[in-house]
Amino acid sequence: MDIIFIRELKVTTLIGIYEREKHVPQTLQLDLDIALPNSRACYSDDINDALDYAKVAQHIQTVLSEGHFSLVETLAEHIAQIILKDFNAPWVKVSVAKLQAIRNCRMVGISIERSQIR
Ligand SMILES: Nc1nc2c(c(=O)[nH]1)N=C([C@H](O)[C@@H](O)CO)CN2
Repeated sequence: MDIIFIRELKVTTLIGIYEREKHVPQTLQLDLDIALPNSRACYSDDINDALDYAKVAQHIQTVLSEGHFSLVETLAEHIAQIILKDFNAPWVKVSVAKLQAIRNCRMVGISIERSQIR
C-alpha cells in the first residue's frame, strides 16, 4: 500500500471547550497518512494520477477556517471524512495536536485511523 504523508502541517482554527477558545483562533499541528487507491503515479510521473498533497493541505485549511470545534476528537473525525470522501482515499490516519494547551507539555492531541466503508 502506498501512502502520502504530510507532517507537522500548521493550521489555524477555532477550537476548544472554553469560551475564550470560541473567539481566539489557535494553531494546530496535523500529521496525515493517506493511503492511495493505486500506484499509477509511480509509473506515469503524472500529477493527474497522484493525490496532490498541496491540494489536501489547502482544502483542510479552508474547511477549518469556516467553523468551530469543541474537541480535537471531532476535528480529527471531520478531517478524516473529508480525506476519505473528497480525495477518495481508502484509508487515512489523522493526528491532531494542540500546541502548549496544557502546562509542561509541548503538545496534546489525538490520532485516529479511518477506512472507507464499501
Ligand atoms: N479529550 C479532550 N480533552 C480536552 C480537550 C479536547 O479537545 N479533547 N480540550 C480541552 C480544552 O479545550 C483545552 O485544550 C484548553 O487548554 C481540554 N480537554
